[in-house]
Amino acid sequence: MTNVKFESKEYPGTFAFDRIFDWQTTQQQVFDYAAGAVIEDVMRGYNGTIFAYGQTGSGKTHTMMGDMESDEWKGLTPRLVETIFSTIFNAPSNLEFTVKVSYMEVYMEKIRDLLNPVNDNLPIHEDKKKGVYVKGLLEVFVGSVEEVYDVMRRGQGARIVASTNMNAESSRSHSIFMMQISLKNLVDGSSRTGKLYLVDLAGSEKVGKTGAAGQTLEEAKMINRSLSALGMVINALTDGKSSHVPYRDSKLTRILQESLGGNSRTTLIINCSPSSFNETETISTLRFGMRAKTIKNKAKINAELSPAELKNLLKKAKHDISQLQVYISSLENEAKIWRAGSSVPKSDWVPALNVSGLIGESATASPSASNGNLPAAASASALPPHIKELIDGGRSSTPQPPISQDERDAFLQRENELGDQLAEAQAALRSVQAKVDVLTEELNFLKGRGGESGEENKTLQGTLAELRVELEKVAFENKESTITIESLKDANGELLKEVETLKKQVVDAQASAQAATPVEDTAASKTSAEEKEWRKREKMEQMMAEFDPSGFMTDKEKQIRETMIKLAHMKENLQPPSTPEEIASQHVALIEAKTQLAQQDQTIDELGHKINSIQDEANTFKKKKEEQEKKIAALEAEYQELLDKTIRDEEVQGGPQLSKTIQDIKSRLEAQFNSKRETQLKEILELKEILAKRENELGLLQVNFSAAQKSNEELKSSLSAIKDSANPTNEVSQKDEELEKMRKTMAQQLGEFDAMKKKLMRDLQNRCEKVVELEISLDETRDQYNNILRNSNSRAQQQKMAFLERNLEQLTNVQKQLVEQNSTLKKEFSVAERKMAARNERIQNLESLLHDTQTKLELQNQKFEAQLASMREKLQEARSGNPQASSWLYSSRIAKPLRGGGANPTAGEDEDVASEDNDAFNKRQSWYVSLLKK
Ligand SMILES: Nc1ncnc2c1ncn2[C@@H]1O[C@H](COP(=O)(O)OP(=O)(O)OP(=O)(O)O)[C@@H](O)[C@H]1O
Repeated sequence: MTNVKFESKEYPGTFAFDRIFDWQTTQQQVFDYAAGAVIEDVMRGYNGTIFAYGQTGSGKTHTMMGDMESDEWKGLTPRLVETIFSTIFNAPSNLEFTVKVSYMEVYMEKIRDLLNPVNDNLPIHEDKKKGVYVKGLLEVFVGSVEEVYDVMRRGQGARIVASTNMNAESSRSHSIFMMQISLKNLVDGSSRTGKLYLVDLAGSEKVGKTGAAGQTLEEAKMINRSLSALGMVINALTDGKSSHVPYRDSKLTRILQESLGGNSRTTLIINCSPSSFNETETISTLRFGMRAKTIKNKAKINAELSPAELKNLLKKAKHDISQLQVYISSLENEAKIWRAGSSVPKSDWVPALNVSGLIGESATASPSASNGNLPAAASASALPPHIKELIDGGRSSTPQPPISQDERDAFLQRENELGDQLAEAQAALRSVQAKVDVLTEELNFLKGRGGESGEENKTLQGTLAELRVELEKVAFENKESTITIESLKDANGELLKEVETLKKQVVDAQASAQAATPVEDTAASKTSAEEKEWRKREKMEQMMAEFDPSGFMTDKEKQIRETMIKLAHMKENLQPPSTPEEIASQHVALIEAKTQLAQQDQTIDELGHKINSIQDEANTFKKKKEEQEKKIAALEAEYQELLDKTIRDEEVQGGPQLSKTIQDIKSRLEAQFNSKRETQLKEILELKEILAKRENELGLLQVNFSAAQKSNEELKSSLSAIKDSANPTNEVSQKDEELEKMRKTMAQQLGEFDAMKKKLMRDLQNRCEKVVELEISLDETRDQYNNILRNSNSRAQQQKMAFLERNLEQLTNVQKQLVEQNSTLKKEFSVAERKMAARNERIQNLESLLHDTQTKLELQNQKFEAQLASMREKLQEARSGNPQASSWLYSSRIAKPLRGGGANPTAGEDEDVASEDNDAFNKRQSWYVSLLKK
């Protein structure tokens, strides 16, 4: 099957290839078709390439490498290795082989040696002898399939793979496994070298499908970029127009330069996904394959001529030269004739030399070579460049600029040098970058720590500054307070002195006053309030004793009540006297009633007197009150006058501040005085009202009294009437009625009188109280007045003293306040000091902690530096190929020549390498070891 039909809307067409493998194809079948011819070519000295191209996850690695451990699933590379070795072992015994392998990957546009991954940025060189090659790539000599497998395993272990949505183990790089098979004909000394490149390209991928992100996304971008560079190279090689092929656009195309349109037999395997999901990618892959298929390579055998061949070539060249010399001399002769102005007939002209035939004969090198027979190849330096090129293997893959060969060589050399420098610079850059990374990390860590400690430090500094300010403030305030206290102490001292003086004066004045007025009574020792209370109580008792209702008032009442009862009895017993005894008893009762009436009259008279006396008393009180009011007014005027005078004096003496204080005091005194005055006026008004009320009541009482007198008169007249008509029986009922009437009137009057009496008693008590209070206040005022009169001589002095005392009191208060403030400040200061001490301690602790941390960090840093240095040393050792460090790398560089004929490798086997002849038993004799033996 060579065609694949594509039934899609996008590309409903057919793609034709050399061979199409369906999904059922085995690894062996692929190998049989794709690798058989390649092995043959490589063994004959051609360069061969097999590379797999396709979408990610389409099976490139499966095809190229497969499962090495499984006979069924192992891919092309293991099968190729096995076949190459079996070919070697089956080759004629006169052929000696050496096999070198190298394994590299192009990752992120850097060539990484998979067998020595330390070398991860190797430069690409090109020279006329070796062609394009990777400089510094480790080439391992191998002598068996197993050794190659070991190498492959080692390389695969170092490959960079990652998991994507499309492939669990997606190759993130292009891997190139290279086998160089050199064979030497031990008979004629000729040799050939075939290079086999097995390339597993990284998969082209759509980022959206693979879900690549971060590093994988960067890798994907690089992979796609190098694959598009590959596409560009293939386009340039196949469009027939491009004069320039952009091999240098990517590392991949540069490495595969020989394989793409150069000296290589190349097989391209296109891997496609069978899923319609990947239709677009499959079409693009197939198109790539179609284009690549049209590339025409110019494969040449990489051969070195044997001495015999060289001898023949020399002989031939000499012959050619002599022919040419003859030809030249005949041309010179003809030219001489022409120069002399003569002419040479056309028939005598020197015939044209068949140069191409001459050269073609000497330079043709047949690419078809059978086993053991190397083709002849021209290699004389005298030959034209294109012949030399053919002999060298023809680097046709490198674009040939219109420059001379020397210039080209110089250019390549320069390019190589620059490539080396670039690689070195990149390596240096990377090491610097790594260092920078480490240092950045360290810096970040330190910055973090620094930031933290900086923050802490800032906070501490802030606190410290605050505390300093606080301390300064406290110290300042304390200083200020001390100063104020000192000044106050001074002022206080002065005031105390003044007070002392004044006290003395007061004592003197009091002594003189006491001498003038003796002590009035024992109550003087009591406080004024107590004394006042006591006096009030005493006066009240005295006054109320006169109006005690438990006295005669009760007796009179009793009498009235008894009369009432008797009257009631009289009513009951008011029967017309039937016997002379009854008439006599009625007469007695009438006499008694008469007596009682007389007594009642007396009582009423007494009450009238009492009322009069109360009225008189009230009048007296009224008068007294008026007098008192007058006195108070006079005292007020006098007091005002005195006060004004004193204030004026003080103002003159004390200045504005004093006048202010005096004004204050004055206003306060005025306020006090006004309020007192108002209260007194109120009281007076109240008293007036009460008095008016009492007068009204008294009027009423007098009306009632007169009514009572009138009824008494009536009672008397009715009594006399009763006396006059004591005998007639028919008048009993009339008398009875009159008696009843009288009794009712009396009871009513008695009730009224009772209520009035109670009311009067209450009023009397209130009035007494008021009177007592007024008396007391009058006494006090009198005392004050007397005092004022007594002390009128030293009033100004007293006023001043009082003023000074007040001032002193105020100053004492201020001093007290200041002392309190001072003590508070002292307390605050001591607290602040304690706080400061505590904070200082904390700062010291933190500083020491910081110091410790810094020391620790320095130690850690030193430790880290030492570790880094030792690691660098180790790395340097590994790079410089320290045999102890990399024994495998060292041993792998020893050539392991193989000889055809099925024998084992002979490296290091002294007894086997002794003989130089072509003995059949010594087919594996190493020419290298033989040379050493010589
Ligand atoms: N023909 C096949 N038969 C069986 N398994 C296969 C076949 N082709 C691919 N696979 C399996 O598919 C998976 C992906 O294949 P593989 O890794 O070879 O893809 P790839 O093209 O190399 O991908 P990438 O470009 O991402 O590296 C692997 O597990 C592989 O074994």
